[in-house]
Amino acid sequence: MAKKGEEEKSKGDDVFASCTFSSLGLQSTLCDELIDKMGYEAPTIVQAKAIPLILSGKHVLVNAATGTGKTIVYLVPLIHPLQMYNPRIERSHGTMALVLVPTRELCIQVYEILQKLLHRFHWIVPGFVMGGENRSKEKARLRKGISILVATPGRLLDHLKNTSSFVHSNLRWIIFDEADRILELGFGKEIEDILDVLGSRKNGSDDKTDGVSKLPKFHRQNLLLSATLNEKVNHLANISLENPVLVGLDEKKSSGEMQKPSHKHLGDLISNDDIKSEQPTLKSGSDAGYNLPAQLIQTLPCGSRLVVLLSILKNLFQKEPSRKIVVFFSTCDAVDFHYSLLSEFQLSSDVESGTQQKQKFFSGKLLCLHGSMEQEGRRTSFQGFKTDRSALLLCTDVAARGLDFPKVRCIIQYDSPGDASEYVHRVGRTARLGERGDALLFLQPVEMDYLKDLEKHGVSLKEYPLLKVLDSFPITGQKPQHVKKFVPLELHPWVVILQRALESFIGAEEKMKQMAKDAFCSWIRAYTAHRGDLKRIFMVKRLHLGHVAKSFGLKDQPSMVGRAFQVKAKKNKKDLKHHKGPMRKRKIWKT
Ligand SMILES: Nc1ncnc2c1ncn2[C@@H]1O[C@H](COP(=O)(O)OP(=O)(O)OP(=O)(O)O)[C@@H](O)[C@H]1O
Repeated sequence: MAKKGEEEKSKGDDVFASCTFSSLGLQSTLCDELIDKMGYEAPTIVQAKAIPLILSGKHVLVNAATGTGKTIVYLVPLIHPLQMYNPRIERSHGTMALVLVPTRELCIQVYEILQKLLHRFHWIVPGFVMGGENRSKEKARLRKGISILVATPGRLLDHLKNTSSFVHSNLRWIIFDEADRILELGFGKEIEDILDVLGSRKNGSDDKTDGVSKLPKFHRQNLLLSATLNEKVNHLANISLENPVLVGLDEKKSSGEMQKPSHKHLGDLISNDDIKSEQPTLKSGSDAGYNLPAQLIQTLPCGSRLVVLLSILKNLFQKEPSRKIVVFFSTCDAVDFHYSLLSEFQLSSDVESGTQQKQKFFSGKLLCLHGSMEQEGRRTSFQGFKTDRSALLLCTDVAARGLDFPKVRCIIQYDSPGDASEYVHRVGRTARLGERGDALLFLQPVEMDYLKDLEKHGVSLKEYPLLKVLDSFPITGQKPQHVKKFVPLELHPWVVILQRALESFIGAEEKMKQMAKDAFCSWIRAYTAHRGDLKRIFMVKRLHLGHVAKSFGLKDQPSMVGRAFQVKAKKNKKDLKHHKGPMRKRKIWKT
């Protein structure tokens, strides 16, 4: 067995390059900033490969695993030339670099990293514009001048059209972070409009003058980054990148050799300008180029899902109170319901007789994050989960991309993700930069074909030891007898008792019951909205709706809940009819 020191070393070998930041051609103050302010000792492998290429002025497409430091890959090569301009750049030059990101949280995260990196370069001003923020305040900041602007596409387009004082004539870089997600969220039209206004790969300036001071000659340079690529990114790459170079991991699938980042011209990799061959891949075990979480699966009948989720969460926090866990749900309603349930549900320590005083079932810190929350709540949850040492975050896919929460130990995918790339990004919230982490996927027996889909992308999962967890709960104040393995899960005494307690708790509270019904309805809608090949796997008609209702703690027959669903669906249709103005083509449920 490898000793601890050796393990650490090999972990480092997988992630970090054996060179220094200064050897990449970066200016010494910037290197000091990375080492002293950020606490980075050496570049990661992808940073070592990509930074020199970006510094050379090439258009680059970066495709590297989650948590490998891609944010630094694109921010540092912007700051390096900007801080060297002589005379210094001024706010009146307007925006010189634009970073486009898919979500508000990622926007704030990138802005905060920029603030740190620019600590010693106070004349380079970072800023952000994004949905949910005050437009007038943003206008005022743009009027003063923001040198490096981080933005979500919709709000950026709004300012490009309506904020005349927004100077972008000196724009030298456009960066698309999580490019595939920006497009998946339905921002394709906005991106095309943005590129129309800014010029897709316009070749910069010849002796730019802005009336204040001369800027040196520059060429437009665009960068595209993601851990996963798809054919939509191909289109974006074609319209925004010029002779791009791909920096990514070598695909050595057959040999199982260690993956190392390589760089190639897109043409070397892809025939007919097509990047479809770069399917998202996720390698597990020792042949992975980067450390990945241990990947586990729990197969279980739908009706027991809720009990099992709650039991696993309680068991994990009991075993190690100081830990961070993220649970992914498919809809905002599901997050709200489970958040309220976990916040309020109480259980007697003698669950069978219910004679003992009731205690909160989950006593740890609980947070939620989804796209229908007020901006302030979103910000508080996001920042809270970043800084807390121990917490449980319930969220939708709004937290799946790019967010860098330190020390997350476990990812639970309670509702399955869409395609394999979403799986990759969700599990990528743990095991970042060589840290340890586990990922657990819940599947129903009728959904097992999803595993085949994941296997095609190199993902294989091991069964989670659930029975041990269920056996660990005391039922009559003592540990239960070991339950014989052939007892079906739904008949396990702990499962029966906890399900009953949940149903009576939810049934007794009108508000809770309504939340459960709403969550049930939107869950069904999300289930029917799976796309492409996944439609064959996730089929509502193969589900037992009574069992689905049970997984929301509802005793009602599905027809009753179904009626409520129909009334709500009708209301939604009516609301949509009355909605005036352009509607973006989006997923029918909001994340
Ligand atoms: N050279 C480095 N040394 C040590 N830590 C680093 C280095 N570069 C980046 N990091 C840290 O690694 C973590 C992951 O970085 P980052 O969020 O940029 O990854 P990513 O590749 O963009 O991930 P994702 O694909 O999930 O967005 C961050 O906490 C960051 O501070």
